[in-house]
Amino acid sequence: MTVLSVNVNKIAVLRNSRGGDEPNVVAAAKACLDAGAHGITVHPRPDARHIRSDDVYALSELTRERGVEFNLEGNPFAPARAGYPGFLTLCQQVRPAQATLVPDSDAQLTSDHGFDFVRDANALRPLVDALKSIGCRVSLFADAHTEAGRLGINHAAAVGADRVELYTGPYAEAFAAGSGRAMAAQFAEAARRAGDAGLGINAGHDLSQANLGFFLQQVPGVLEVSIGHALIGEAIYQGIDATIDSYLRILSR
Ligand SMILES: CC(=O)[C@@H](O)[C@H](O)COP(=O)(O)O
Ligand SMILES: NCC(=O)COP(=O)(O)O
Repeated sequence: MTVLSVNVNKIAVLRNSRGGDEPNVVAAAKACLDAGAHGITVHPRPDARHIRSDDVYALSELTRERGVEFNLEGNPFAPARAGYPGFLTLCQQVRPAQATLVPDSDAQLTSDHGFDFVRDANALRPLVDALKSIGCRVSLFADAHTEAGRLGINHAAAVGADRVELYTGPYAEAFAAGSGRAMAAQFAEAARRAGDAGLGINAGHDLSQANLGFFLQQVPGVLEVSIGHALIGEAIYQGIDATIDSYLRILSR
């Protein structure tokens, strides 16, 4: 069955909007795990717009105590700055079960593309080695909606990654516009390439209760989905327990 890792970035967005400690990120993560989520994801941004390093340390403790996967996402090329020690250092400090490398910048509203593996292969290789040497599974954010992205997946295997995370933003957009089937076929091809190259397959970005089931039906073999934005929004209407339960039902179909 596909594993559900809940991304709690959005809890930190709310918390930071008032400067206090509510809603509490660790309490929210506990609620997600109590409801049956399999793991927790965060994507601390160097500008600390939501998750901060102290959240990463606290969530690392929680997930270790609970024996569940902690998936830490970030750009390994972004320089350290006050309050953000850099992605590799953060991983060395907390040793997450999975490190997901994402090529984003401060200027981006959110993650919106995967790596250019041909261009970035030499820079990625030592980082992947360093992360694996501290026991992290390494996943690389990858485009499936472009031919270059799909062809580049073989290079992700060549730099030593364990998995790719297929960037599902374009799928979510196509699904909403009624053209999900054609787009999902491109993701299925990317997944097949990843599988042939010996890579495990994760998926994430803008997945929701509306579009997840069809995605998993069309793209076999997805090991993990990380979902935050839609899930936290849905929980406002449905409550966290019912929302997680709905996702678990979709995953077990
Ligand atoms: C890699 C990815 O798709 C997620 O981490 C997503 O980018 C969430 O990040 P934000 O919550 O900062 O939008
Ligand atoms: N890796 C994707 C993720 O963690 C969550 O993305 P989103 O559901 O917030 O778009």
